[in-house]
Amino acid sequence: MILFENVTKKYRGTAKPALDGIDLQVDRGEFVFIVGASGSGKSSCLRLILREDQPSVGKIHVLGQDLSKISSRKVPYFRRNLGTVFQDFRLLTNKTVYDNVAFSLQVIGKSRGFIQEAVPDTLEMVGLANKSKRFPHELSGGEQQRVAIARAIVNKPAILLADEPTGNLDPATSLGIMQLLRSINAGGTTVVMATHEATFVDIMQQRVVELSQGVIVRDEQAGGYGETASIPVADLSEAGVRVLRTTEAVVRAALEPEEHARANAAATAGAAAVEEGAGSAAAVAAASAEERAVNAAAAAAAGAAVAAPPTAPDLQAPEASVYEEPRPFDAHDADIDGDEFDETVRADAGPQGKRIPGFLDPGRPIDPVQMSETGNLAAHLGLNRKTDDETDVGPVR
Ligand SMILES: Nc1ncnc2c1ncn2[C@@H]1O[C@H](COP(=O)(O)OP(=O)(O)OP(=O)(O)O)[C@@H](O)[C@H]1O
Repeated sequence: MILFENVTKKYRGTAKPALDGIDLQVDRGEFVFIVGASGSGKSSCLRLILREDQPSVGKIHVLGQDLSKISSRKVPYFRRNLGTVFQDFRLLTNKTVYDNVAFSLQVIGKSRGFIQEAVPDTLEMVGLANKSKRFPHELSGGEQQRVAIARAIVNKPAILLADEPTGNLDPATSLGIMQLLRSINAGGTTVVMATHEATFVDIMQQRVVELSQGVIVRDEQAGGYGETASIPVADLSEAGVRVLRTTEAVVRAALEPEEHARANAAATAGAAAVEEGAGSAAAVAAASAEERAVNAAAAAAAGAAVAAPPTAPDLQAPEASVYEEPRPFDAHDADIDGDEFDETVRADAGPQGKRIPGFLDPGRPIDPVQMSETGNLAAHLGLNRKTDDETDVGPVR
């Protein structure tokens, strides 16, 4: 689907190549993170795939086409197969949400009927159905990025290229965007994403391609963020880069909600049974708790409101963290001070960025794939909540 053969990219006036002898193959349906320190060549890589630039040496094939053979006139046609999302959203500021998404279909000559069907469907999927008449400056950063994602996927591209799509967003909002990208990938779109979001890369366990000074130093299936993540943040900020580490337990709970709910429910049942002191009752309770978790997941997928299963106050989040002890989720969490809970929240996210969003509630199982099929994804992710603006940061407020 994407093939780099011995690709070198040297920009005019520079001594060292930005990319140096890259061989890379990405297959259909993959989710690939491209990681690496600032200046390692991630964006250059994406620009070459998009045919915004040409390699100095080597060949690139995308969707079976040799990019060196595509004439400048044909490049826009080639790009119809690719969706792109950037850190700075790049929305048309004088157009509404609906028109931003519709515009990308109008310019490629889609019929009015097609547009009238595709745009609302896509806005529904990204959770912005109720904001279609807003202008970009009336949206939060996370909402603007979701418009950008809607615009990128409305024509059902084979490949979605994302260059630091969460770079301007606070951790809670980034999580919603990551879930959305994951569900898009689960729908069959190949996703290639350049990022510095260490926690998401570690937890999502997708393929990781690490660049260092223009060379691939690691290409790992189900990899983590790697050594780059351990560069001290002070050094990175000098280089204009931030490594982000949202608390792992929080991200895990959101990305693996069904397992989380299952473990939580089973533990709840176990605790209840112990209290009752009835051995055989424990098995029954565990079974019914299991059922409850499964039913809750099914109800969530069907778009129904799900009541949180009761949780014992001293239950632990099920995943052990390699970075820090996972701490319990309970009713107290809704009001917990972010200082206690998520010490790695980005410093410039402000106090609101430290609040735990409702969609991380472990009692609300999330299956983004099923939800994207049944609609109402945003409601489940808590992304269309009224207070969404409060948790987002972005260049346009
Ligand atoms: N248009 C350009 N002209 C000259 N040099 C460039 C150009 N674009 C990128 N470079 C250089 O190429 C190298 C790779 O840059 P690139 O933007 O691909 O890195 P990156 O890994 O995406 O960095 P970041 O994480 O900071 O976005 C850097 O040394 C950069 O200065």
